[in-house]
Amino acid sequence: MNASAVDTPKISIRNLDFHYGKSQALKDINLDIPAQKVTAFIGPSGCGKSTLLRVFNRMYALYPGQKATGEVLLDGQNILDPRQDLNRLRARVGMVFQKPTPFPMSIYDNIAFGVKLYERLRKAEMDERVEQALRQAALWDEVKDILKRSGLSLSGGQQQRLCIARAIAVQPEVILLDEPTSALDPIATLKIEELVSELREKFTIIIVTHNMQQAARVSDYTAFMYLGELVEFGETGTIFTNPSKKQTEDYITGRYG
Ligand SMILES: Nc1ncnc2c1ncn2[C@@H]1O[C@H](COP(=O)(O)OP(=O)(O)OP(=O)(O)O)[C@@H](O)[C@H]1O
Repeated sequence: MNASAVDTPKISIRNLDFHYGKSQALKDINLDIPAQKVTAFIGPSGCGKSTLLRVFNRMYALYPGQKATGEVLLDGQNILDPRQDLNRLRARVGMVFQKPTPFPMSIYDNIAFGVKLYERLRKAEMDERVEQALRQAALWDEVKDILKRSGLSLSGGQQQRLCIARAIAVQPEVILLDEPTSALDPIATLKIEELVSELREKFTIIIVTHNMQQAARVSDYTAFMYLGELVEFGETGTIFTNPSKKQTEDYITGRYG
């Protein structure tokens, strides 16, 4: 399967190059990311997975000297266009980081804070939005009686689900997960993986992971990257059982990385 053979791409990447100053981190990436599926980016350390993920909400724009060229089409519209409104983009494309990063405020306010940046809701509507986000993030039952308690008082796994709830509450179309379980124990990891599988019904999900079993468990499609290039992209089952490139095979069988 080639990179453009998926149904209904949510994001289409065309001839994407990325530079940190003079150093090129992504080289001519072409890829279609399907809507309402989970796509995993795998590859050895430094191959450009996080760089690629951070292009999708133009996170890099915060740093001078970092530059993406080419096209990244979100529903057909090029988000690399300098006229792209970054607030609007970040409402459409949410992100969850490696380490849980709750704000130092109550569980309720952690969720309401982001929503208030984009919408004016009445109290009852906000209550409903907070509950809905916490339910979707499989956290509601654990926190419904302690909504006023600090987000920082939760366990690491709960904090990460709070961060996912915070991302969901803004009602994005795409959720970016950058190694979301690498700081968590196996049970908390499993919960996040189950959650990711459920969330694909509503959102397009892109996950960077070092853990190949995780990619195999949670994703529908997998992209294998090496030294800034996209080596192979396809259905996860195919990539893990019958990859077409030797480099992919060497990586998934643990010969390097
Ligand atoms: N802020 C930066 N300034 C300069 N170079 C950077 C910066 N961030 C990343 N790089 C370089 O860009 C390349 C890709 O890095 P990136 O973090 O995207 O890789 P990765 O595949 O996500 O790695 P890891 O799995 O270790 O997180 C690497 O060579 C890295 O050294």
